[in-house]
Amino acid sequence: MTTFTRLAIPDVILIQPARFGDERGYFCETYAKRAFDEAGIDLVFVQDNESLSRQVGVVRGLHFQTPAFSQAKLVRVLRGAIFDVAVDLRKGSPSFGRWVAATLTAANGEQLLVPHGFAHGFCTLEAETLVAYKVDAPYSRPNDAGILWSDPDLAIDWPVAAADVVLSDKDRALPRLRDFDTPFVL
Ligand SMILES: Cc1cn([C@H]2C[C@H](O)[C@@H](COP(=O)(O)OP(=O)(O)O[C@H]3O[C@@H](C)C(=O)[C@@H](O)[C@H]3O)O2)c(=O)[nH]c1=O
Repeated sequence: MTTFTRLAIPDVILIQPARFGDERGYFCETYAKRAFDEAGIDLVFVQDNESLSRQVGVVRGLHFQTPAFSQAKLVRVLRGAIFDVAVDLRKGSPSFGRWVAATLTAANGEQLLVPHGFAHGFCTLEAETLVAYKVDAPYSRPNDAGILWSDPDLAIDWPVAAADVVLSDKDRALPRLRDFDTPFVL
């Protein structure tokens, strides 16, 4: 039995698939369309992604693709742990500019569903962290966009000191939300 828990921004859902443990280890359906259908989540995933982050404090984000290649993402951790964040970018949303987060670990097996209209990012809490996620639209380089991870207007409570964060050059140069005309509308 998979449990679906809505977070403080209710379109963001924390998902806990059942693990069937025995002396060998465990078995888990990490994604089952039937469970999503029963939960009323109508998404068709078309691409699986994986990223390895070598150090603690690697921040990737805050990323999204603009329409018509907007993506919902189903995120989980295969090894290590992350602080996983979703930021509401939908104009007209009561939670516009607000964020929610979950700590996803290989041990807890929890997953975060980041819906359309949200930016996504994470910070690694362990070295050699392996993250996997499904997306419901293909990668489109021209639609690749992002907001600065440390935007003070977002005030994300990252669990790592800014001085210790490891970022890509691309992510370091991302704009703040107030300087970005978000294409998403609720
Ligand atoms: C995301 C992506 C990247 N790439 C390429 C582009 C680039 O050369 C290389 C690395 O891309 P990035 O630096 O954007 O990778 P990364 O910073 O890991 O980007 C990812 O961050 C997390 C937080 C997300 O939510 C993802 O959707 C994605 O944006 O991989 C693909 O070929 N397909 C893809 O779907």
